[in-house]
Parts: sequence; structure tokens; C-alpha cells
Amino acid sequence: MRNRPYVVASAAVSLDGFLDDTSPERLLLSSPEDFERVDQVRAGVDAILVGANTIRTDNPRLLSRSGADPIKVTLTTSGKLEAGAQFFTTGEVEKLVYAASPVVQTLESQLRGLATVVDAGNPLDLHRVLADLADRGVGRLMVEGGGAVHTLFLTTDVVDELHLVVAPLFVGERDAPKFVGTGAFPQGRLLLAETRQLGDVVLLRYLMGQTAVDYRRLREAVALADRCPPSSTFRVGAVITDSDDNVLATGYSGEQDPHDHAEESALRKLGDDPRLAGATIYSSLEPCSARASRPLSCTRHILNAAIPRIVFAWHEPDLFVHAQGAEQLRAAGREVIEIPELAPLVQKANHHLPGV
Ligand SMILES: NC(=O)C1=CN([C@@H]2O[C@H](COP(=O)(O)OP(=O)(O)OC[C@H]3O[C@@H](n4cnc5c(N)ncnc54)[C@H](OP(=O)(O)O)[C@@H]3O)[C@@H](O)[C@H]2O)C=CC1
Ligand SMILES: Nc1c(N[C@@H]2O[C@H](COP(=O)(O)O)[C@@H](O)[C@H]2O)[nH]c(=O)[nH]c1=O
Repeated sequence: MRNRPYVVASAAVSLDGFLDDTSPERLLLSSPEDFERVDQVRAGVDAILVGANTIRTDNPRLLSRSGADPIKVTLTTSGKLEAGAQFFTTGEVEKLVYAASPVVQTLESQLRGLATVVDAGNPLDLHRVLADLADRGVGRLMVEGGGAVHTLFLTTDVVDELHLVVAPLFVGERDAPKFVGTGAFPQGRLLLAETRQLGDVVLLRYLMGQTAVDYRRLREAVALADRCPPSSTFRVGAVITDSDDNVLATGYSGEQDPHDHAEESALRKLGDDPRLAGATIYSSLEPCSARASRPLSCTRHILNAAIPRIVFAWHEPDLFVHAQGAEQLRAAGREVIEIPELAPLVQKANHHLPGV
């Protein structure tokens, strides 16, 4: 199980790929509608991170009007941070400064009462920073830049979602900060999950790494539910993959018998295959935790099969029983990932159920 937050990297860029111009004022690339969206994303995360240079150049507040303010986080190697910066002086939230070891002591005395300074190693180790944030309870982290920090996160391959907003203007200055510099970025094409026009800018929302793999496979599981024979219960699809994302088995509700659940059907095809020890099961619906027609729930089947990862889209609503599948799997130490943005598709496949 990974010991880091879910990372959303967010940036607004000009048509020629710049984050700002060289003038002292911050360049507003987002439209008012997009600033509103950014504010909502901020409200939905536990912490927001910018590089120390963004604090020095923009003096941002990093608060949210839409909800609770996230914890503020920054990274510094030089230790050049002013105690008077709005990063420290605004908002009642915790402020965390991850600093390279040599500057920790000095920063601690400069920022006493304003921020917690954390030793991030020498050189600063991003994995250490992310593990520490996870230990502090940060489940979702928004990274708002600037370019050096985006380059660091992307080349360390720790970004789950990239929100890139393209503004309809050119900057054209050689010394202006670019979205990213050079480096060993993750290879291959990202998964384009959404495009949205917001006033005169366009949001491109990409998924990356394991998050993209999970989204793709879960979409396949959701589509498998179309094969279910007509029924008065849930129509569900499931896909099981090995640790290299090869499909081991698929299943859907009612596949061989009207009482078959999707996960049960897929698992039956594998017996006690040793590859299950590194497998992921994708199910359009949360695995069931209680059954009337069979002795074992799908949660129990998954626990018995020792599958370590479970990814699903829609929490089972309390139509038939009080569902506790995700809870039980987590309590047993399994990694359970929910991708609720695919839930509407699952609900559509289950319109025949009362109240759905
Ligand atoms: N359009 C947009 O969406 C946004 C635009 N911006 C713009 O970006 C510009 C700032 O970007 P940029 O100059 O790239 O700076 P960053 O904000 O990315 O900060 C970089 C700083 O982070 C610290 N750091 C510590 N460790 C590392 C590491 N391993 N790799 C990289 N950085 C590390 C260093 O601080 P130190 O120097 O203290 O050691 C470094 O100078 C500003 O002009 C701002 O307006 C910023 C955010 C969003
Ligand atoms: N210019 C720019 C962004 N800049 C980001 O917003 C920060 C300012 O935050 P605050 O002071 O809280 O409003 C700034 O430091 C930088 O991280 N963001 C965007 O989505 N679009 C934009 O066009």
C-alpha cells in the first residue's frame, strides 16, 4: 500500500507554456470561472503545496472561499522565507515547511509560532515529504506549482491527476517561468479524463500512473455490466488483473447462474491461482458484505482469495442490506480505492432498481 497522499497537480499556462510573465505582478491566466473551480478544488483537498519561489514572487494566501482551508505546505532548500509572507500570516490552518536539513534550525527560530518546520533530508527528499504528509493525515494534496515544483513532482512520478488550464494568450519572454523544465518525465500518453471550457480557458484533466490504470480497468468493469441478464437486483461488472495489469478473469452479475455476483463469478474462474496474491479486483459496485441467496459475500470471497487491492465506483446504497464491504476490506488491511466519478455510469446501469 502506498504511503503518500493522492496528488493533484494544478497549473494555468499560456499558449506558449508559461506560468507567468517577468513583470512583478502575478499574471492572471485563469478566467473568473476557472478561479472559482480552483477554489473548489482547494476546498476538496487536505493540503495545498507551492514552492518557496512562488511564495517569494506571488505572496499567495492559498485559502479557500468554498470550504475549509487546506493545510499550507511549502518546500525550501535555501531557507529564504519571510515570516511576514501571507502564506504564514493568513488563515487559521497549520503551515508546514519542508526544509533541507542545513536550514532547519535557522528556519525554526525564524518561523516559531507561525509554522512547523520539518527536516526533509539533504538533499530534500520528496518521498520523505509525502510520507510525512500521509502520516499527518493528508489524504489529498493539491500542488499548485510553480514550475520547479511541478517538474519535481512529475519527474518523481508521484502525480495522480494533472489539471492543466490553457489560457488564450502568449507570454513570449525567454526568462518567464515555464510550466515544467527538462527531466525524466513519466513515459507514454496520459489518460485524458475530462475537458471543460470555463469562460475563455480550457481545463484538461489528465490521470497518470496507477490512477490512470485503475480508471481504465474500472471503466471496463462498469461496461461489463451491460452483459448482465435482466434482473431485479444489481447489475455489476468485475475485472481481476495481476500485478502487471494483465487481465486474469472477468465476471458480471448472473453470468452462469441468476444468483451469481460479478466478483464471485470472476473469482470462480481462477480457483486458488497464486497470482491473486498480487492482484487487483475492479468492481463497478462496492463488494457486497451480506447475502441472502449464498453463504459467502463477495467481500468474504475477496478476503479468502487474499487479493490485496480492491477498486470500485459506487458505494452500495442501503436498498437490500446495510453495505459494509469497503469497511470490512479496509479493516482487514486491504487497499480499497473508490473512484466515485464513475458511479453515475453504474447508477445508469441500475435504473431498474427502486430509488436509483
Ligand atoms: N500559473 C500558475 O498556475 C502558477 C504560476 N506560478 C508561477 O510560478 C513562478 C514560480 O515558479 P518557480 O520559480 O519554478 O518556483 P517554485 O514555486 O516551483 O519553487 C521552487 C523552489 O522550491 C524549493 N525546492 C526545494 N527542493 C526542491 C526541488 N528538489 N526541486 C525544485 N524545487 C525545490 C526551492 O526553494 P528555495 O529556492 O527556497 O531553495 C526552489 O527554488 C512564479 O512566477 C509564479 O507566479 C506558480 C504557481 C502556479
Ligand atoms: N496565476 C494563476 C495561478 N497562480 C497560483 O495561485 C496562487 C495565488 O493564490 P491566492 O493568493 O490564494 O489567490 C499563486 O501563488 C499560484 O500558486 N493559479 C491559477 O489557477 N491560475 C492562474 O492564472
